Amino acid sequence: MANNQESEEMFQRSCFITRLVASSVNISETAGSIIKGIMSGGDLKIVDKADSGQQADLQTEADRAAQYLIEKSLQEKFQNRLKIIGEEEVTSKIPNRDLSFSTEVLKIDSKLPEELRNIKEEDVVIWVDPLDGTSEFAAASKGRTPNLQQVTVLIGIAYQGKSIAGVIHQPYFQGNEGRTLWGIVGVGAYGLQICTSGDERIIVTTRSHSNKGVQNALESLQKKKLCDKIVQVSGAGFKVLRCLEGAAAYVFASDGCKKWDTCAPEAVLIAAGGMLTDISGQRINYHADVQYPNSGGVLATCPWVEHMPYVEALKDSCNL
Ligand SMILES: Nc1ncnc2c1ncn2[C@@H]1O[C@H](COP(=O)(O)O)[C@@H](O)[C@H]1OP(=O)(O)O
Ligand SMILES: [Mg+2]
Ligand SMILES: [Mg+2]
Ligand SMILES: [Mg+2]
Repeated sequence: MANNQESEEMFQRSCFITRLVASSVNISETAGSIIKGIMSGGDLKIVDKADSGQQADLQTEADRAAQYLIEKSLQEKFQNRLKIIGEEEVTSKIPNRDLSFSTEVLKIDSKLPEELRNIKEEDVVIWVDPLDGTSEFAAASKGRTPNLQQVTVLIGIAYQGKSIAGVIHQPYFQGNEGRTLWGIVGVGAYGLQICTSGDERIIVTTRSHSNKGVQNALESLQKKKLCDKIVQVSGAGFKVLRCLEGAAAYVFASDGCKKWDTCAPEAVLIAAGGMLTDISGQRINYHADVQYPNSGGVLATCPWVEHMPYVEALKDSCNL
C-alpha cells in the first residue's frame, strides 16, 4: 500500500537504518503474501540444490519469487547502493516490487543510538533468507502434517561485521494471519510479547538436520541440568521465535546453517535481551567476504537465561 505525503516526509527525515528497517518490514510482508499465493496455486516447482549423494536441499518457486521481490525492492528504494547477499539467486521473472514502508518503525527513529545514526547505504551488508523452513513448506504442499508456522522470511542487517537489525515475518502465524517482528540492537524488539521468565528449560533444535554431534551436545546439556526437554522444530527464524516466547535456548552443534539464517534472528534476539553466537561463544561475523556456512554451529539463549553456562557446558562435548 502506498504511503501518504506526511509519512513520506517522515521517511525522508529518518536515519538510513530506520528507513531500511521500515522498508524491510513491508517488503517481508509482501514476500509473505507471494509465498502464500504460490502455496495456494499448488505448483511449487521444486528444485533440489544438493549435490548428488547429499541430503536434499530444496528450493521452491516461492523461495525464488520472494528473493526477487526483496532484492529488487530494496535496491530500487535505496538507489542500487546496497550490498545484499541472499540464499537464492535472483532468477524469478515475476516483476514484483514493494516500495512502501512501515510508519510504525519510523516512530522509533529518535531512539536510534548515536553509533547507528550516521550509517550509510555503503556501510551495511544485508543477509536475506527469502523463505526459511523450505523443507516444511515443501512437505505441507505434499499434504504431510503441516508445520507452516515454522516458515519465516528473514532480512538481517549487518554493520562492521555485526548483526545490528533484523526483520522476521511469519506468514502463517495463527493460520493465514501472519505477523512481523523486528528489532534494532540498542533500541528494542517489536511485534511480539517477549517472555522474560521461565522454570522449565526447553531447548529447541533441528528437526531435519540432526546428527551424532547435535545429539551429544544435547545430552551433555541434559546431564548438566541445563535442559529439561528437547523440542525439534524447523527453521532458524522459528527457533529464535521460540526463544523469545518461552524456550530457554536454541542449540545446533553442527554446520549446515548459513549467515542468512542467523543474521536477522540474531539482531531481534539481542535487541530483546538474549544472545546468539556459535557453539564456542564467538559472535558470528557478517562481513561481506565471510564464508556463508556457520561452521561453528549456533547457540542462542533467551532473555531470561545466561549464555555463558551453555558455552561452558558445550566445551567438552562438542568438537566443531
Ligand atoms: N544441511 C543443510 N543444508 C541446507 N540448509 C540447511 C541445512 N541445515 C540447515 N539449513 C538451513 O537452516 C535452517 C535451520 O535448520 P534446521 O531447520 O535444520 O534447524 C533450515 O531451515 C535451512 O534453511 P532454509 O529452509 O532457508 O534452506
Ligand atoms: Mg534453503
Ligand atoms: Mg534458512
Ligand atoms: Mg531459505
